[in-house]
Amino acid sequence: MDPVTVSGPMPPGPPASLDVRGLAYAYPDGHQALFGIDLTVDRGERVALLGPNGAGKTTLVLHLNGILAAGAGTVHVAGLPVDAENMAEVRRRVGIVFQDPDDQLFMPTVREDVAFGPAAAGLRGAQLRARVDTALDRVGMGSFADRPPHHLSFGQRRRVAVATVLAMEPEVLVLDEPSSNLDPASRRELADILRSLDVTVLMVTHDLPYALELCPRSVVLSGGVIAADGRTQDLLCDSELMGRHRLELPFGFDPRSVAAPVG
Ligand SMILES: Nc1ncnc2c1ncn2[C@@H]1O[C@H](COP(=O)(O)OP(=O)(O)OP(=O)(O)O)[C@@H](O)[C@H]1O
Repeated sequence: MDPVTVSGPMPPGPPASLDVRGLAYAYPDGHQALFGIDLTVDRGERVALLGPNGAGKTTLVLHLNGILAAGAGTVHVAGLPVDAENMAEVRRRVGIVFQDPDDQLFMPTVREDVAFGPAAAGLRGAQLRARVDTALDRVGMGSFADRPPHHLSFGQRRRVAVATVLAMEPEVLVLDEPSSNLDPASRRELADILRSLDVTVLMVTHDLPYALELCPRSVVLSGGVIAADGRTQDLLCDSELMGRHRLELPFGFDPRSVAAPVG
């Protein structure tokens, strides 16, 4: 039999996890925080969002799940427009882990905190229990399920905060300063957890070695615009770029000495 020749255009791949086009935003007091941001993050990428204080990183992140509404431009999450009509699904697809885990933990037990989101989305019984157990196991906190969150260490509470978001089975995990206040072992353990997850990761951080360790790609936001977008190692080695945007490596840290992450 003759081989079949397939011709015509290739079918489109899956939509990008995040697609931000021409995003501009001014706060109600008139302060313009973002000026026309274009950013695409593909499925499964781990990207660090770097930049000095006041650059607009948090403002950008708050647009990704509709906490702030774009003044101009568009945001899509896995092809879905971030707008009032799609808000519930957008918030399921984009999970934000805030810097302070206590902003996300408010129930009497770890299990109840992790169950809160999926239960609110309608999950019940064995399905809900399985969802919670899976999320807690993924962050190595399965044995803490019945403990009160406020009796856990800061690092443990941060992991539970990650689990509360994973329990929603998000497409994108956004982390605000995930390494802050962690000791070196907890820092490494969280990095291992984040690397093991099958989600797109966008990590806001001032911890440049952590960005290098975890994220093959970084985006530098400065003054409300994207100043650079490329391989984390290349950006951190560009001392002129780093200096211009007030990004400082720890004393003696050589970004070339670290094996850059892949994938
Ligand atoms: N609620 C607000 N009203 C007015 N201006 C604001 C508000 N929140 C933030 N801004 C301003 O918008 C700009 C961007 O702030 P944003 O918090 O996004 O920066 P950031 O890059 O996250 O900074 P940091 O690294 O310090 O967390 C800053 O100039 C800030 O002062």
